[in-house]
Amino acid sequence: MPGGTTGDRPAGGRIRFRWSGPGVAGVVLVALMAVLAVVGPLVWGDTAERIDAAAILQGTSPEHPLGTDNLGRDLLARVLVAGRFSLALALAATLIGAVAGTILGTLPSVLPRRAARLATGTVNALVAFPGLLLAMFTAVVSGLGARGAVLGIGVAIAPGFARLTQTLAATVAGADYVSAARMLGVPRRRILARHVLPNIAEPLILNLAQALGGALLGLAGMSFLGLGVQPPDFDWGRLLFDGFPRIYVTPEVALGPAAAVALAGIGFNLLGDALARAAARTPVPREEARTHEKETESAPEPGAVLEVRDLTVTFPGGGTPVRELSLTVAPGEIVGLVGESGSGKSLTAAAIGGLVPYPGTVTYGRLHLGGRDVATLSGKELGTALAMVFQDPLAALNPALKVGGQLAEVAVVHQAASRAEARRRAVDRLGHVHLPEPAKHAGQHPHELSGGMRQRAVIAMGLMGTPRLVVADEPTTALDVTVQRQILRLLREVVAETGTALVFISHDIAVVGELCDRVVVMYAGRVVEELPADRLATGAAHPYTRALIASLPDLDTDRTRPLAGIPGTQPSPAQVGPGCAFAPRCALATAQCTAERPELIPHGPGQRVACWEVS
Ligand SMILES: Nc1ncnc2c1ncn2[C@@H]1O[C@H](COP(=O)(O)OP(=O)(O)OP(=O)(O)O)[C@@H](O)[C@H]1O
Repeated sequence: MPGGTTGDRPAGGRIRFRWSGPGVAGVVLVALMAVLAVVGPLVWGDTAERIDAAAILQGTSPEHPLGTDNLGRDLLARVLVAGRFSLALALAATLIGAVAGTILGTLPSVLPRRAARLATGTVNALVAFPGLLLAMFTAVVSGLGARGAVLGIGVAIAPGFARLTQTLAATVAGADYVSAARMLGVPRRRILARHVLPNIAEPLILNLAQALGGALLGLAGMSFLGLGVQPPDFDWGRLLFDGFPRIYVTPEVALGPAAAVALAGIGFNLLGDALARAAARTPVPREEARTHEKETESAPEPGAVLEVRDLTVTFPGGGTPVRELSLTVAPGEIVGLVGESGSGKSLTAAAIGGLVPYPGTVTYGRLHLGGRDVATLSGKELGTALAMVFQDPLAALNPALKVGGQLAEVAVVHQAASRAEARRRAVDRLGHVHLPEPAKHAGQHPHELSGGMRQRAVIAMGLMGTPRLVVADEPTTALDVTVQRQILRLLREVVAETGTALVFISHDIAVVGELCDRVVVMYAGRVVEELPADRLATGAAHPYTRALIASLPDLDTDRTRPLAGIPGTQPSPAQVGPGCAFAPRCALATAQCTAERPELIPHGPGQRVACWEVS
């Protein structure tokens, strides 16, 4: 992606650094500092210590580019040698600060309530206290010298880490899995060790790089004030301290150590910043999502509402959950996308709507909505042409806003309607989806509506525009059976009345068979069969489709026995092999099935199957 962010987080949780200008500069500077720390004393150690009575307090000369000190020692060599000591001290101070801060920050999570409050108050007070004063106070109390300075800077860094730990721990503490552990009576210390710390370790570690830059500057400051490293030892701060009185006569003697401190500080900060951005979990906005078009040879399908060719979704480190998927939907058609959990149905829907979360990569040969490439549609055009209905209507509605207001917003934003007109339209749409007393419910918040009413409201929201396509991803899964039926009826009605096309995603092949005109069966990210819905019962050809149908209970099913399932499990996106992904679970599989993937080929009217055993 050109420009953009500096890193991304693949699904596996491993941070992947993405190269960008500041990130590269940070890496280069830090690498240079590391090399300097290793080789500096070995290469220039002797020169840095060589006393030359004939060259005392000199300025720049060909032999001494940064001049000499009061014993005639070469200052360039001393700056290069001081790198190791300066970085080692900064590392020690950072580790002290990080460990002390993390312990302090986790105390509120493990201590009883009163002690926890005291710990929180202490952290707040320390954060408010000026860091340099804290460092100087600690350094003076613990004795002048490198040890005191390191301790002082460590103490100054600790409150920042404590605050970060506290905030991160509080965020994780609100997670469902922590609540579940609490409900199960897991002791606090164990919750902290098992659930909280592992989930906050990464940002804390990332913060180390920036803290290291700060420590380096802090230690240089301490030495510069005479509170840090004492002769005969020297770090960059000490060299700055020694050179400062000569700054008006021979400024180069102070410039060398100052430049070294500045470059190292900038390097660590840039690196820390790049790493922190790499770890950020923010999904990419549509225009930033890494979407690439592949060349496609086939001509566009005339009149199709949706035309998808070779759609592939990949997550770095997480495999390819959608593979070369092709799908065409005609106006007014209801197409069911069916498959087991994890087969890639939702990601297909997300890719159509440009909603694949970062750092997913979407590639396609063609992705046309209403004959236009979705990449060329503005957000407003896409929002008007496509409506998405998700499984959890409560999550799709803002709990802080009234239902009518949310619907009206669509008309205000997309259709430039006046507030009054938008509201009138919202009530009208709510009535259209058979929400009883639409005017009353428009004035209510989502939590005041039942699950079925909320899903109607979400569908009504989609109908505020004039969508050419509605993508409904498991819209009835969270609802009880009676309400499910009502919503299915409503969707059918919406399609019949508005002429919109519908892609209906479900794991329930019975529902899909009942509602849809055409069924597309997905397995491990690929379409394995596509057929008219009325041929499902008698004409399904792929062993997976047949197994899905066979696993459905009917009136003759013996309800005292477990439901017939499909033995084995679907492979994860990263485990899919070269052959047919269903082969390990298929009773008909041959050696060819494991070795080679069958293409999707025509099999009867309106039907295509990807199976070696079907001909
Ligand atoms: N953000 C993500 N990062 C990495 N992998 C993901 C991400 N979202 C989904 N996946 C993986 O992609 C695969 C397909 O997921 P998807 O949600 O599309 O399946 P699905 O068929 O809709 O299943 P379900 O019916 O459970 O929603 C799964 O293996 C899932 O783990």
